[in-house]
Amino acid sequence: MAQAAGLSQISTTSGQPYVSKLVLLGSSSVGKTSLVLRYMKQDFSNVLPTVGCAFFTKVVDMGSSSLKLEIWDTAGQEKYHSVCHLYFRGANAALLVYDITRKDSFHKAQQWLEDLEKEFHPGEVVVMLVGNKTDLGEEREVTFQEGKEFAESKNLLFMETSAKLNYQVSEVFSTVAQELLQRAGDRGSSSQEGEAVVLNQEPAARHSQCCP
Ligand SMILES: Nc1nc2c(ncn2[C@@H]2O[C@H](COP(=O)(O)OP(=O)(O)OP(=O)(O)O)[C@@H](O)[C@H]2O)c(=O)[nH]1
Repeated sequence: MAQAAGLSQISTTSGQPYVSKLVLLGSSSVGKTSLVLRYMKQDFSNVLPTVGCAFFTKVVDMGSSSLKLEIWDTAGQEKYHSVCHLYFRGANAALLVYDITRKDSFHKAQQWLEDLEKEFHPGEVVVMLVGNKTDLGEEREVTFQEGKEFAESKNLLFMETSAKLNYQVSEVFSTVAQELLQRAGDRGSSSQEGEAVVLNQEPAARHSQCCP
């Protein structure tokens, strides 16, 4: 099913950064919040389970252009599953996060992909599969190869990370930002000359918690 027109458009006005919505999805405790906090604040500490959804914004400088990411960190607990659907509407990108030491979380990430496939047209959203907690390699239940092969079979980006060790965390976000800008550029060059690209204006409050 397609979402409402315009909501998933990468957007800009002249001189303004592109604005894109990125949503993190995945089982509880896979490290979604930790990845966001590592990226936003260079911090890693024990965090409480997310309630509903937490919202952050960050401008990613990509040299000649920049991208404003609206980052929606959803709650992984099952009781919030249905409400998470509300949060991924209008997304331009999604991180499907699993914990490499928990096979069940890998399966859950695959279920999230099925949910995204129902909501969006193929290629409409940049999706990256993220295997977190590589520092716990001795407890690994999902091999790098398994993650990579699944991602390739579904045409997803793929990376493994450790929020704890700050391994490939910023790379996840910059790779997604790069892909979003690339697609925005492709879309811009295929749109008619002089055609305005509509802006997803003002996000909600910065760093706010939003609950069901
Ligand atoms: N060893 C290790 N622990 C991690 C890593 N990332 C997160 N954790 C820990 O895993 C636990 C869960 O992390 P969260 O970031 O709260 O996980 P979440 O996916 O946001 O969980 P929900 O809010 O319930 O959806 C915390 O104790 C974190 O400290 C990592 O890369 N390595």
